[in-house]
Amino acid sequence: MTNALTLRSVTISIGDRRLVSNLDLDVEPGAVASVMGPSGSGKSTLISFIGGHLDPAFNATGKVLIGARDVTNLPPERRDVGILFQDDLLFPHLSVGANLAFGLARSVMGRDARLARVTEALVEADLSGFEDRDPATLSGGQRARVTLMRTLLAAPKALLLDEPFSKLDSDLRRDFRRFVFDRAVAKRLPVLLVTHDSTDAEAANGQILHLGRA
Ligand SMILES: Nc1ncnc2c1ncn2[C@@H]1O[C@H](COP(=O)(O)OP(=O)(O)OP(=O)(O)O)[C@@H](O)[C@H]1O
Repeated sequence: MTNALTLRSVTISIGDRRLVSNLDLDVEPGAVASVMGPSGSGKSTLISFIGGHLDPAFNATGKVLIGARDVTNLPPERRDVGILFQDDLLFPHLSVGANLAFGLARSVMGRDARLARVTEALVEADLSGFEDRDPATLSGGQRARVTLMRTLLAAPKALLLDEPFSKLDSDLRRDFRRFVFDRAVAKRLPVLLVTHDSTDAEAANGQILHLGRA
């Protein structure tokens, strides 16, 4: 079953500074909404709020729903939200396959089932046969695809992207962005992308929100 990601009346403040003001948002399955704004405007803070990781220094009100399920008061691990960050690194001491297995949902039981899911993920990432590779031997693009697949193996119901393209140079950035959006469409995931870059937001081809100046 696929679900929309919905925000209702979300307001987030730090001290007397309001970062997000009464935000309503509906992101349909397979759609990518973008959040833009200058450094310090609250983009990562909004992602933390949705994921359930908001620092208690912030004051937040409003609701986060995935489908009809209100996850606002659930701990992060029960929200079924996947987050990809700018600096998402693979564990250097684990093989590519072990890195992927690390992401697997706890519900996937048994060695054979787990291996099968890892193999499928590698096929999806056009990396068949890479199970035993050391992550250090992968190209930047290959590593980026493995980090996304690791996040998706946890079977999230919504995907949050916190500037995951910003450290990649232009060709790689375009290819990885396409790969992420294609996977989200294929899995019917609602996606919220935080970015400084209007090219990323335009490529997402969805609604674009602007947070205010810091
Ligand atoms: N724990 C904290 N305590 C106090 N202020 C904080 C804390 N964390 C972040 N801030 C402030 O909250 C504001 C929003 O930060 P946030 O990281 O969400 O911005 P951002 O838009 O993601 O910026 P960037 O594009 O640089 O990543 C900033 O002004 C930041 O300094």
